[in-house]
Amino acid sequence: MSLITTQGLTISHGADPVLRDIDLDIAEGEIVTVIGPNGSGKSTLVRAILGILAPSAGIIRRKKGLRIGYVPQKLAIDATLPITVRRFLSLPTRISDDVARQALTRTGVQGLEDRQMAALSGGQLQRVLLSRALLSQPDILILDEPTQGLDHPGIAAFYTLIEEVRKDTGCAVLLVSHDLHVVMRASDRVVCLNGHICCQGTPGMVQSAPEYHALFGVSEGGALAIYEHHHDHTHDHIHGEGCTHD
Ligand SMILES: Nc1ncnc2c1ncn2[C@@H]1O[C@H](COP(=O)(O)OP(=O)(O)OP(=O)(O)O)[C@@H](O)[C@H]1O
Repeated sequence: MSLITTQGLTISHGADPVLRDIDLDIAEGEIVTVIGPNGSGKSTLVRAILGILAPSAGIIRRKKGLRIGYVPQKLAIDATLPITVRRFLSLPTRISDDVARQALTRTGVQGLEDRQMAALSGGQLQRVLLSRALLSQPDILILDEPTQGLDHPGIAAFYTLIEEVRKDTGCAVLLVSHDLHVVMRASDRVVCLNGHICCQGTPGMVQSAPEYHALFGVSEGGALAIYEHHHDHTHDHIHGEGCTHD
């Protein structure tokens, strides 16, 4: 069953569309990863799905009563305004100490209750944000570049955690990521965005397609290859619309 469907979704900031004609379907329990170069509209897509940005054309359908758990790209924490992890977890809905303890244990950061949010490491912060997102028992977790700033072991550990959470709770996951290698391992489906959907498919399909190699310049460059997104190609036979840009 579909949790979120977009059809012909177009989002504009001002006059120019940033995203064009996005047809996307996210099913229950699916891990979908959106990859694309800087400025390709990944965060814009997430914000549209969250309902923060209104479409200038097309539609977004959400399953009735859909619960979304959102893990933002970063958190603007004012270092001069102290807030502990425990208090942060109780915003906006107050939770018991037991629930807070369980939530932190679930994501492997037990015992951090009394720490200041501003004092957490990047990896700890991501896990605390994930703990909070899971409190509402979401049908879908949406994570915007959750592993930015983490080292390779940290990235791999975070993806393993996401897979465990999916297994335990059955929630779907929509991830925005630049970490191509781990993305390939952890995702059911990869969507390549560059203002429109260039291509999408299972990691196996995408990875074995010559178009994938052309798209991402896959080499030892690995995780950074996404920034070398090449546009002088077509790849219509992967499920997608083909890249019409140059
Ligand atoms: N509020 C806004 N007003 C005007 N333009 C915006 C706004 N937000 C985003 N944009 C523009 O929309 C385009 C897509 O931005 P978006 O943040 O969605 O890209 P992204 O793929 O998430 O990039 P990155 O990988 O750098 O985070 C960019 O050209 C950006 O400058």
